[in-house]
Amino acid sequence: MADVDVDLDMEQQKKSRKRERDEAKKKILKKLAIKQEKESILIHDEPNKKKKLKQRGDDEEKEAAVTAVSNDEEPKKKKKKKNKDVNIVKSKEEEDNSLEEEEEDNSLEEEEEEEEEEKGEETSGDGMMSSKTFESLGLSDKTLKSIKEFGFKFLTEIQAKAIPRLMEGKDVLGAARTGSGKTLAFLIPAIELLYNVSFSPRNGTGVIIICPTRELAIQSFLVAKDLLKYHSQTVGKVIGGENRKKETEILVKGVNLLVATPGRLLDHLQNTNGFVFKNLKYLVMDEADRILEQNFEEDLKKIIKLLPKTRQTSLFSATQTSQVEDLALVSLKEPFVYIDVDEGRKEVTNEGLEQGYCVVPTAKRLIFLVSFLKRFLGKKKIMVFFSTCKSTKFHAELCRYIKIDCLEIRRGMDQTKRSSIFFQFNKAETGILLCTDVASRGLDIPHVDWIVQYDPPEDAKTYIHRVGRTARGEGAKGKALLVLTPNELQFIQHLKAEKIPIEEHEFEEDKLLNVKSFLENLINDNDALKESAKEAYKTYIAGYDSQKMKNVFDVHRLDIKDVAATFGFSDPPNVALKIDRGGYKSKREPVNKFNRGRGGRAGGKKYERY
Ligand SMILES: Nc1ncnc2c1ncn2[C@@H]1O[C@H](COP(=O)(O)OP(=O)(O)OP(=O)(O)O)[C@@H](O)[C@H]1O
Repeated sequence: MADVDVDLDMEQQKKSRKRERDEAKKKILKKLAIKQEKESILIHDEPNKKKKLKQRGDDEEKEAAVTAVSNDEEPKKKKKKKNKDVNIVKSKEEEDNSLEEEEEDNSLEEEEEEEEEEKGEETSGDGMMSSKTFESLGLSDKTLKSIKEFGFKFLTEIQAKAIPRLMEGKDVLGAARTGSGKTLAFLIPAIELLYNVSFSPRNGTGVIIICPTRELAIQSFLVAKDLLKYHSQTVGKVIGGENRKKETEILVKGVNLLVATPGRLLDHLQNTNGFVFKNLKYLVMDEADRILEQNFEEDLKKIIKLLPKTRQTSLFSATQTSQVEDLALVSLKEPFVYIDVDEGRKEVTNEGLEQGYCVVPTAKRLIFLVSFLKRFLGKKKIMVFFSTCKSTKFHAELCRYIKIDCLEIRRGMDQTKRSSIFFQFNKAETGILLCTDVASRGLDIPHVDWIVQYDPPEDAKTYIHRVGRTARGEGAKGKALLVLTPNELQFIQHLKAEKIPIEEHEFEEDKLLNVKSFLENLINDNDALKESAKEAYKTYIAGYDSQKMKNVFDVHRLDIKDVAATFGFSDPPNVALKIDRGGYKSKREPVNKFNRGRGGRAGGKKYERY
């Protein structure tokens, strides 16, 4: 699989990535330390930790006072898991893994363990739950009653650490893995705050929650609504794609807790007369890194400028970026609390998640997908991720032609339809949802069995959010399958470097359905489907060209004929391909597989992926 050069290359990359990570971490802690409060390390009343923290030098204590708080449990020894029931792919024997890879992993782990010891801190355990009960928080009876109806008794770690601090009025920057209960961590203090100051509709909006996607906003709105069931305070949402006039009417009547997407919120802040936000007490930015990624940075700056300064603010996400740290510095007031419950964990994904990848030759990808979906149709609940809207649309159309019942969520769909599909899939026991990354963040869809990444994510962070749609909450289980072509295999090293445990499944060609000619004929004989396939093919390549990790996803290494085959064409269709010719070129693989004559420059414009 790998020659010596490549191994060395990977080792160097791994080391340099680790160095970068460490440096970034140090930078963040240093930056944050300027604005920190000393006692925030002792969020957890736990004798051992206090003792250990005491042992640290005074200087270090000052420096690292915003250090993440860790879980109570000792780190558990990880058992290697095997993925068993992929059927058309099977687990490879452990011996198949190269010795060098294992040695690399071990040395990385050892390095990390040493670092943890040096820091003199306990590392987090892998458990998501704390031993703290909701009753112990001193919440209002009304809120407690709702929580009881949810069936929750104990707080998750992020809730146990964030809620008390938020209820004290502190600003919080919170990081915790996907599905760990961040929504209640920011909503409970929000509701208690509104209740404690007896907010009423005539006071206008006291809390604003900003979410990056419409579906996530709807979901958070529904959780807030349930939590407010026994309260008199009002809740509402303003999200792109919905009826602006109706939203205005509700805002004017007085929405105490408002959930919003950034663009629509800014619109209302600037243009809606009678929208009272001068009494705002608390602003939450959920999935903060995603909000920034989606070119909402400008909107966010304007929103923050328009909102009252004397408010509480919190930022939450499963993954943090330096942009989020910068946003924290401008939007959180000093001193603020930095909580990272997963600091020190050996893995960044959830325990109940079995993760595998399968190396599938480009030309066989479509048949692999069809075979996989046919196998689990009507038996499992599956989300399949694609890189572009057009590709999602084409595959959904194709699936319906071949009696693979499926739903789709992507941009470019009417919002009412998008919402109804989201709810339909939410309620379904089994089913297939084809989607873009618009569905990768925050969505809490019950009992998803499989996350299939048919098109690779752009980085490890996106990978984490995608797989985070399954195995959510304490004890939950789920499976994730990443489909890679042989040229993309290096991506696995990036995932492993980010503490993502993933095992190879063997690609079993003999288990594929014999549908190649059938699919080709179907697509070529149906004008609408053929047109859709062409668009999908074109945007897949343009999307590939806009990938950030050019050394892994190199458009110039794609074999155009094979790519065409995976969209059902025996020969590449005659479409103009917009490819940046100046990209990274592999030393090992022949390039110039494209008919460059038909191509055009991407002009440096980032391709809109979903
Ligand atoms: N204290 C609790 N006890 C049991 N289940 C909980 C608790 N808090 C939240 N949950 C459940 O855990 C699931 C995940 O919660 P939530 O959606 O808030 O996760 P998240 O951390 O925001 O995830 P993501 O990063 O993907 O947005 C939900 O189904 C939620 O109802």
